[in-house]
Amino acid sequence: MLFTPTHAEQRSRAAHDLRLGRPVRVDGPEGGAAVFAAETLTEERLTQARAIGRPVLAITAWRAETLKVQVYDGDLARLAVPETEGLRWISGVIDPARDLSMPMKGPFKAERGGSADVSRAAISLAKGAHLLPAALLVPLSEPTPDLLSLTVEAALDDQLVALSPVSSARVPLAAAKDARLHIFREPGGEEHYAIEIGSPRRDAPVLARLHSACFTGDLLDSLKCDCGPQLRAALAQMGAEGSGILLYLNQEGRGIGLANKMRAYDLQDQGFDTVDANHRLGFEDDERDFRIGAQLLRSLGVSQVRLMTNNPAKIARMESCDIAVAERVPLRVGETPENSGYLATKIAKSGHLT
Ligand SMILES: Nc1nc2c(ncn2[C@@H]2O[C@H](COP(=O)(O)OP(=O)(O)OP(=O)(O)O)[C@@H](O)[C@H]2O)c(=O)[nH]1
Ligand SMILES: [Zn+2]
Repeated sequence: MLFTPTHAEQRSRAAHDLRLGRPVRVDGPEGGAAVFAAETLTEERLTQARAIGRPVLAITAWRAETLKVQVYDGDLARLAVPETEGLRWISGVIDPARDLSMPMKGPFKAERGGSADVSRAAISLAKGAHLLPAALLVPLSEPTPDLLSLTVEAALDDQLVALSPVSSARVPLAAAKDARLHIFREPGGEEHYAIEIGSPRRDAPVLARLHSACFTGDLLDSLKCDCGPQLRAALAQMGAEGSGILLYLNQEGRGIGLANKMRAYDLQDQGFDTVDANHRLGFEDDERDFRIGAQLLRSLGVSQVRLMTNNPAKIARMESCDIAVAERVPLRVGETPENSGYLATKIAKSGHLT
């Protein structure tokens, strides 16, 4: 067929529709469903959904654990939306903002039996749209020419899309006058940046840093995390050594997006740590894909690095993507009274190196 979209293109288009509040169609071996991101659902669309069939709300096992919902489907749970309930009920289930003020939400009864594949695909699409990881599904039997349609397989395909170099120019920095900024584009997705200091030799390990975007830390100098000082210290060390590559990966909030990160911060103000806050929202503690970093390094001709990090997951991922980590260069800077709990949690729960 002419112009058949790839799986990645379908996922990217689905993310746009879900953010618009539009449903997409997901088909699995046991049939198809209209899938709505629960976060962008409106009363009007819920009414339309109910006219087609019985809606089910799919949430992750992490969110289910907070709500004391029995999990029969491994990593997710499916809840029938009671006929007497509407958007307010849905928002109470998916959004932990009111967990403490509305503790008596349940009891909830999870569906069991049948395949949960379409629900799994739906949650994955909602995550890809940087929305809360929850979806409303209504079974479809009729053809739906107005809906973007994809298979479970396409929705769950996690093959990395090839990033293409777009443009590159000299940008003198305070930390290093001899710096170039390279822009890479993930088709239909984020752009990621590489800051190349000096002219690192490719036949020796390159001083490198995989930095994940942190609007609050990098730009606002937030005291809640160590990102800003880490960014500046990494560039300063590269400047002092005369060469290095800092990848600035647009994976805000460990991959959940800034809006969800602020939801997580709000939960942290209610006493939950950085890991538990992600879990209460329904996310893994880290949703980032470091394969992107390895791919960028490779396209810059780098195959061995001295990696500036305290995060063993970054090292493991480089190694599994054939980027040799010749040395781990610790990067411990910027501890404040406001972020000492956050840093301690990363050591205690996320295996961070001291
Ligand atoms: N979800 C969430 N993300 C956070 C929080 N605090 C900071 N972040 C994000 O965490 C990421 C920090 O990434 P990195 O600087 O790569 O830190 P790291 O994984 O600890 O690894 P190293 O710094 O290399 O040791 C950024 O994307 C921040 O936006 C938080 O409380 N919750
Ligand atoms: Zn940060």
